[in-house]
Amino acid sequence: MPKLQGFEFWSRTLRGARHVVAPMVDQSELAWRLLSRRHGAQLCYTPMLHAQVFVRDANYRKENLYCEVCPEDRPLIVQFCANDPEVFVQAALLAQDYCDAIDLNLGCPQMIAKRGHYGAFLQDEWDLLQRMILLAHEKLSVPVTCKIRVFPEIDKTVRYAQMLEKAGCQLLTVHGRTKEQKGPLSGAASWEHIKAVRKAVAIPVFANGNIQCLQDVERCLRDTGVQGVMSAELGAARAVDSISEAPDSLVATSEWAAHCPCSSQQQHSPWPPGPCGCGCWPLKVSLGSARCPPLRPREGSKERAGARSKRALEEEECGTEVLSKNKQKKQLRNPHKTFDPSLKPKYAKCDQCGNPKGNRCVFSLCRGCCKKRASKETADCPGHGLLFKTKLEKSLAWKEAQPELQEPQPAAPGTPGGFSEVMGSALA
Ligand SMILES: Cc1cc2nc3c(=O)[nH]c(=O)nc-3n(C[C@H](O)[C@H](O)[C@H](O)COP(=O)(O)O)c2cc1C
Repeated sequence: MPKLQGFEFWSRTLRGARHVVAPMVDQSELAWRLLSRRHGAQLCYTPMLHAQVFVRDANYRKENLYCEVCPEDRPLIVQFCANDPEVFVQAALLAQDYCDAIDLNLGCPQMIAKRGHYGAFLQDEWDLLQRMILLAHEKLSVPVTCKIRVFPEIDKTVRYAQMLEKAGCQLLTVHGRTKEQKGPLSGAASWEHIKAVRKAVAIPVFANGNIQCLQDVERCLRDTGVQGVMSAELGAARAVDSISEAPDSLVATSEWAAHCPCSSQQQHSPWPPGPCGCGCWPLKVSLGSARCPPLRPREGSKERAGARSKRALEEEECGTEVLSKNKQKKQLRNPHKTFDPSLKPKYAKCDQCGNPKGNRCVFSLCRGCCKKRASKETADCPGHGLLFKTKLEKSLAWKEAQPELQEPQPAAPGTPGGFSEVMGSALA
């Protein structure tokens, strides 16, 4: 069957989905998607997967996709971050049989995306993006879609969207915030930008941003003219609300919780961490917690104390104090921990590569460089526990002590056991 494109793809493969659950790292896994579908989601995205790791690591593929699908979880779009056309397409080829489309993440504004050079940090690399989408459009059996952020200028955003469409993108999700609008600077999403893109392209568009309640969904559809509305937090808030409203949801939520790693539950959990420290839902549900607050405070309200999501922590990276996600997590566990570089022990550097050198290395190198050198020169470095010279000497001494291992003296031609005699008897 030929690959469906644009509106046909949206209306037939995606069944005209209007209510869409956003891709969310650590959150939109299978269990969450199933729960969301029970609450009216018509299309879901996987969390963003890393294309390069997906290609390289069979376990990553298994854990994040191959063992994370089921027939009820369709239509489904798998999202990748990538910055290389070949790698993106290789990853997509490995994923395409498990989903209905492949999405390229061009919207992630986080520090980690800046470091990895993906997401919204590819926003200005139109030539690269064109090549990625063109190749994917040509090679994949499923459509390729993109999730973008806007530029401050509406006309540039429109040209950006048109460029992606021309390259072969079959559906565009527009998050109406710029790359800089994140964390405390998040602000409102611009539906004006989304509306302008909607008017300017001939492929379906989903709007994303500023959706805080069901009425917002209808308003957004009406004001922007988009085909669907994608939300990260509305879905979460609806599922959370439903716990106290319908016993059926409670069962569904418990099912989800039973299948969901604690880390993911904690991300969705509106409660601060409990005595177990993980804030997981079964605990809270069984404790009969009361109604839940919305997940993200509305604009202008104060940040909820306590359960700060991993994402919120990462978003803070754009502040002045730039700590990695792991360091922030360590600091949460131990508020007294300091990451002041001046207090860090100073390590002397390897003469060759600049990594910390072994304190007792005879060559003043790190272990890797020391191993190469000691092996090449058949030398010892007791500091690194490398004994090439000693081992060679031992093995020579042992060989000398074994007469049967001595090299046989070549037999004189014609003498019994000589080459010609052995070959002659073997051929006979
Ligand atoms: C916890 C979390 C994880 C996210 N992970 C992703 C992701 O993997 N890929 C992506 O494109 N966007 C990701 N986003 C962004 C959302 O998809 C969405 O664009 C953003 O939250 C704005 O939608 P909202 O206003 O409904 O929250 C994430 C958002 C949150 C809150």
